[in-house]
Amino acid sequence: MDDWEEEETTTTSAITLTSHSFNEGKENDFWNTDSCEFGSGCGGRGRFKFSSGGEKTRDDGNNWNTTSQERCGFRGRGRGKGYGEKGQSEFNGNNNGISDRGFRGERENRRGGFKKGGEQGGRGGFGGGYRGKDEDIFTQGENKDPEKAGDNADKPKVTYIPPTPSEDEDSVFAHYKTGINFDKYDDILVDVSGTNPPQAILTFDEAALCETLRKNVNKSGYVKPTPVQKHGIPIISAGRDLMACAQTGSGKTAAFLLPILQQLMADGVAASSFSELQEPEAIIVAPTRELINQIYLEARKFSYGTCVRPVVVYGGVSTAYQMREISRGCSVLCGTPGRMLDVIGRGKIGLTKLRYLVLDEADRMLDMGFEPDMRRLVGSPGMPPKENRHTLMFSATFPEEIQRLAADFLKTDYLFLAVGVVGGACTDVEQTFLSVTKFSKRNQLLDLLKTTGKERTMVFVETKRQADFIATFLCQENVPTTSIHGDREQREREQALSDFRSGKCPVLVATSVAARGLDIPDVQHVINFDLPNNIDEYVHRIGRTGRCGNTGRAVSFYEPETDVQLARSLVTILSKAQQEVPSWLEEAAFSGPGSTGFNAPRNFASTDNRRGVSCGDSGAISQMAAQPAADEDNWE
Ligand SMILES: Nc1ncnc2c1ncn2[C@@H]1O[C@H](COP(=O)(O)OP(=O)(O)OP(=O)(O)O)[C@@H](O)[C@H]1O
Repeated sequence: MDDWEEEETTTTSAITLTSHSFNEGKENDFWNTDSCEFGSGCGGRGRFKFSSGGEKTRDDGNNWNTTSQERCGFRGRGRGKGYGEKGQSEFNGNNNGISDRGFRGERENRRGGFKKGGEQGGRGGFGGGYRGKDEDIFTQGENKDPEKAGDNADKPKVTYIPPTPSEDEDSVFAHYKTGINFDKYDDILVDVSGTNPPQAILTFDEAALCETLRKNVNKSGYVKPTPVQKHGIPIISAGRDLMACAQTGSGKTAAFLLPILQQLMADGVAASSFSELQEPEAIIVAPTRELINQIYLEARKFSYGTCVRPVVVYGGVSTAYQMREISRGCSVLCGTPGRMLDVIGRGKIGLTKLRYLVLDEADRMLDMGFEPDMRRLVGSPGMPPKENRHTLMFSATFPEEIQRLAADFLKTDYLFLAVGVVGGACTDVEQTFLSVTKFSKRNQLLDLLKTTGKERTMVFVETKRQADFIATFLCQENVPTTSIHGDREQREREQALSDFRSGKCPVLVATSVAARGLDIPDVQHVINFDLPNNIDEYVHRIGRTGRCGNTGRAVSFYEPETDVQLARSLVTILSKAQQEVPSWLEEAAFSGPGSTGFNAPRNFASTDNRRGVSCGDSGAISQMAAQPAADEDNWE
């Protein structure tokens, strides 16, 4: 048995290093290397917290004074090896220490798809190893007070209340600039299939938005609609169900928000804060906390100054607080699936007035991890049947088998909108691959980050543990880094994103939890330290850069032994995005085990699956089967 796994079975939970942000810095400090020690005692028995740590001080010479506990305010869990000086030497050692065991374990877990019992011995459970659920999801509303009782009694009470977003107009409408390739969106081929699609609009004026909404669109810096908006807005306004696929960063959020808000405003919908029962007219679900919060902020921005009141609910935050927010009035309810089901199950939300149900990242919402929740949601008491509601689905990727499944939730005459290649990568991202060995990756990462300087970079890794290792390693090397993954508390996750957004920590190490939907200004680089195990995940990850017509770069470490199964799909993705394909990758794709049978790349649906076989590249595989391995993290 692998050392790492052995350790897992003999300890109650994994060691988790959860804080590795630098708190401030100057440019000339950036690459100073000094020794990094971690507090002896990190990784001790039981729960522990070094809450006073994390602050760095500096001497007059602008060097970071770093002492063990000042440097990293780690919060750890469980029993396990320490990250004291010994831990550090193991971490940096020649593959014999903890990090080595971690790497091996992660790899095996990652390729294995379904690891029995989950990463940490039995949490989660779809297919034996699915862990797409958060520790504080309370499904089916069974626990009336889940923060206290029932199955969650052994879990700490969730009391976190996120900071109230600023009401200041400048901050509500803060946005980044569209890039030089924004106008090139107009050249992308668009395909609308289904009966009687309405005419596309060419301008926001043609959308006939009401005055306040139009002003809010202007204040958001939107001058002309993107293709998914040009087609999506009139389709939704015409009352049609929609499955829409358009590349990452091309404005799908506004494509569904604007017509919905327009309709609510036109109908004079006003959320009543006096009603015990709140009856939202629109529900929006998305797979991660940070993404749904972002969608909520967009909804809040577009409905600024109107009577429409969006509310957001997601895990990791006090449910009591969220219930209070709902009771203050809720016309648009945004949520992650588990928390959404929980709040609906509490009987304070009526669904009979619901008109719009939106699944953002719909392929993720309907894959094996979330499909049961989605079925529960549409089966909730009072939920109008699909014939009586508008169901809208959006994503940059839409495998054919998910399209088939999605049809269950949609009216039969739904329209399918494809902007460009369904499942294709954003063409504004320059994609590079480096063939690496497992043990050279950390140093290669460091070399790469030295070339990117203070430019914002997201580094994707496969597991939460790996995220901690890499973030810690980069902190040791004086790269201001923070991390986001499902083992971090929500407060820490939000702080990490905020530090990354503000540039305080220009490097964010992330698991797949940050792969989809996040729209962070000025992310110039994405590095796949570990490649994901399915191609759609790759497309979403690299789509964190090159957004809204801006250009970006993605560099991926390719390990020949473990990544060969992805080789053909990568070649296809690269060619379809008009990127150079390295000859070694092509060779691997067509000579390795990934070149035949089950491992062949999936069919890139170029259009609606109702048309029958789409013009793919070779035989299709089930991406659904590949999906759960991406869920080693807690998504919501
Ligand atoms: N018409 C527009 N004009 C200017 N900016 C826009 C327009 N539409 C959207 N944007 C901006 O483009 C950025 C990307 O939009 P959005 O997040 O909706 O992309 P997306 O297609 O949902 O991406 P992903 O697939 O990654 O979820 C956002 O900052 C958004 O405000």
